[in-house]
Amino acid sequence: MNSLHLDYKNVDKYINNEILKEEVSKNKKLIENCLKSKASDSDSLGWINTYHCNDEDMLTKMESKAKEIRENADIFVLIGVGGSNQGARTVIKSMGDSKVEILYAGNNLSPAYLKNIMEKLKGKSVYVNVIAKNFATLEPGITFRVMRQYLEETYGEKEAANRIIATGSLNGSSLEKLGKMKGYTLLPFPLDVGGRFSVLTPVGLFPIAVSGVDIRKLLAGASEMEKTIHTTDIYKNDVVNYAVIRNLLLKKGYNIEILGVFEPLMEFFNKWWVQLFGESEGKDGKGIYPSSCSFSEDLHSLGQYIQDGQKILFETFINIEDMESSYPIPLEKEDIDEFNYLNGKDFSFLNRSAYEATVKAHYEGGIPVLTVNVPKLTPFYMGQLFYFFEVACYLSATILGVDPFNQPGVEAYKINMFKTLKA
Ligand SMILES: O=P(O)(O)OC[C@H]1O[C@H](O)[C@H](O)[C@@H](O)[C@@H]1O
Repeated sequence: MNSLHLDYKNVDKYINNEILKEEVSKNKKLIENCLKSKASDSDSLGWINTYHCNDEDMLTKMESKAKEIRENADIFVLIGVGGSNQGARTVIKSMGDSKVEILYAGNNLSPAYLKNIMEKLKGKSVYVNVIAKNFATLEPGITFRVMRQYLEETYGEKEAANRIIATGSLNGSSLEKLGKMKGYTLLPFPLDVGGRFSVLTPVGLFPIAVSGVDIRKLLAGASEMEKTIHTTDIYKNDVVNYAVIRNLLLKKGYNIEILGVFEPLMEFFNKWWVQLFGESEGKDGKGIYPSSCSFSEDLHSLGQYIQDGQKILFETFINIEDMESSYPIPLEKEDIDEFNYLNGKDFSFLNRSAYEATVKAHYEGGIPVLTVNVPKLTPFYMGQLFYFFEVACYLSATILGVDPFNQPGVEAYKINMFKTLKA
């Protein structure tokens, strides 16, 4: 099949087609309302119509600045945390090497980490993209202070301003004020899009463009997924079935979902997905705990628990059907290492065998297993994946009965921390 698709045959021990259909019927109105929603329906749905992201002037502006950076920079520093860096980092890390070295800053408060980054900048041509919806977030805010002082000292105020791109809320935020005062390139962080839903807006698109990935292909994939979701019968709709199945599993006591990948290039996708579902659903004492594994490595650690521990978790695998990469196993005449049974085979075959063996073992061991099949690891299919999970999350949280778009829980530690910091 030439599109992302869900396989749920391995939940049949727990949820059969009848139960699934019944549950979709029960939530039909709710689901239809969600699927019908438009960006203008709320101040958090700006991401739902992909044509919003396809603004030609904005795309051209971003592509041209990104080209300048690719031509002039040795290092591009992306300052941001949570929804402000996860989407871009996912695509950049999964699509292979960028010509410009990309460093991630402002996503922690470690002095050792920052020192290491600052050391790397010495003698290099540096550009910085600071991204913050709410410029009050401590990690990116204070890291940007360090970084802009460094750029101003190194290049002088005017050239530093040319090397700084600020992506923020253009509603009088302090980042916007700073940008206007200093003359930075300003990109909008759409007011009606929360960080974890922002990858297909300038928040994610600009740094992705800097890495050389074609952002138009990413958007084309998302638009295609949007079309598919809107033209598929509700009972045969993968995004609906995924959202409904995970809520049914939760009711049956499967409180944890593990997103499993068999491709290390996708490890940052896991992180993006964890934030999306964690902040959207984990509230009011409800929600599936989203976790993730990178296999085959984690088969040698968490694999034990998944197979044999408490039956409280289910898995969703991202299966890249054709990784378009291979590495043949070298032949050896003498079988001293005792691996000659693999002579003539390829690493892609090993990885696939490990994946299939894992799905079988976990399924037979009592773990409900879902699979999202993705034809290839390309920008187009990444766009499909992002949009699929964003809509799935919106639907799933709505069925669960929580507000997908707030995150009141993250404030508690901040209150304590600011008490200490401001004392
Ligand atoms: O873009 P910012 O306003 O800096 O927010 C960055 C992140 O920090 C917050 O604490 C929220 O929990 C996240 O949802 C958000 O993505």
